[in-house]
Amino acid sequence: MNEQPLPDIAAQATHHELPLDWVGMAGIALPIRLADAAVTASVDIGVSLDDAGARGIHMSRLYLAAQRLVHQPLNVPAVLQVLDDCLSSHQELSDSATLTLRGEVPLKRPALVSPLNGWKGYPFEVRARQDGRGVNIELQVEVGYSSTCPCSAALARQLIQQRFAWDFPDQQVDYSSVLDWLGSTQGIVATPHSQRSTATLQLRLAPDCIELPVLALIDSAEHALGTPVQTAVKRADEQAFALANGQNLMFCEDAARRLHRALRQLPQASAFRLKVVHAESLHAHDAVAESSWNWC
Ligand SMILES: Nc1nc2c(ncn2[C@@H]2O[C@H](COP(=O)(O)OP(=O)(O)OP(=O)(O)O)[C@@H](O)[C@H]2O)c(=O)[nH]1
Repeated sequence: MNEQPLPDIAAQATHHELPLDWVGMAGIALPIRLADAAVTASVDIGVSLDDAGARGIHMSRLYLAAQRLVHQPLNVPAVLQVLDDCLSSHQELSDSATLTLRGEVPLKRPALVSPLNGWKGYPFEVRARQDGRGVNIELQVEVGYSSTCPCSAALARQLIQQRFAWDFPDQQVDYSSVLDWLGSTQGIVATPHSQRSTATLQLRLAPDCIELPVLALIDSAEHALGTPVQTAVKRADEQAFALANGQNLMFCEDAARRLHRALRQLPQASAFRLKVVHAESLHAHDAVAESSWNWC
């Protein structure tokens, strides 16, 4: 090790006095635990530089503060501790600290009918900030689902009716002939378009929250939509999925309203905003809807 004192440039005064909104590090790789799963999160951590004359902050202190989270369950007390470390290690320099973790949490999900299950990755982001006004923590998750267009379904039904009238011109129709016809390709002459869709749900946590409600948020969203994308699928599961889609025809507006109602029931939320994106197979562009409650 070098025996000489090391130059400390950050401790010098700057010739360009100016406070800075945010200084820190972005993209630190950190193994954490979230919703009982091991996750490698990408972490941004920083503070404001309110001392206009100070040259720099102490990056290493922020890095060490984030290390507290390694292999630990990510919850509100852990996040608060890191923010507190950031501020207490930057007294005189900084009035606010922020911590952001993003990654993908793998959750085991059962098949609809068969006894199978599989893993689904849910992108998440946790954003926390502490400043003179207090603490704000937000949890964001992305949920993938299928949406079948209700208008397209109605148009397809009309074509099926027309085909029926064509194939059975007599008013008196034979039951077994109709049954056979319903099981043939003529019986389903048109199909509605459906698309893989994404809901991005952003919750501001209520002040009494201890745990990050990752599972509660995802479960409530998937239940409200009724058509979450599946993992392991046998034909029985695929048939159940077809039924779920048929029973949950959705414009993007319908999906946004369903999710809004579901999120209003979550006691862990003091505010939220949400966005749904239907990657239309009808168009080369997306159908998008947004909603919020108590968000400012
Ligand atoms: N402030 C700042 N530091 C940087 C930057 N890029 C690299 N660093 C380095 O980050 C390292 C850690 O900084 P400090 O936390 O101040 O390190 P230290 O002085 O050994 O630690 P303390 O004694 O706790 O202050 C230093 O070697 C800096 O040169 C930058 O853009 N800004």
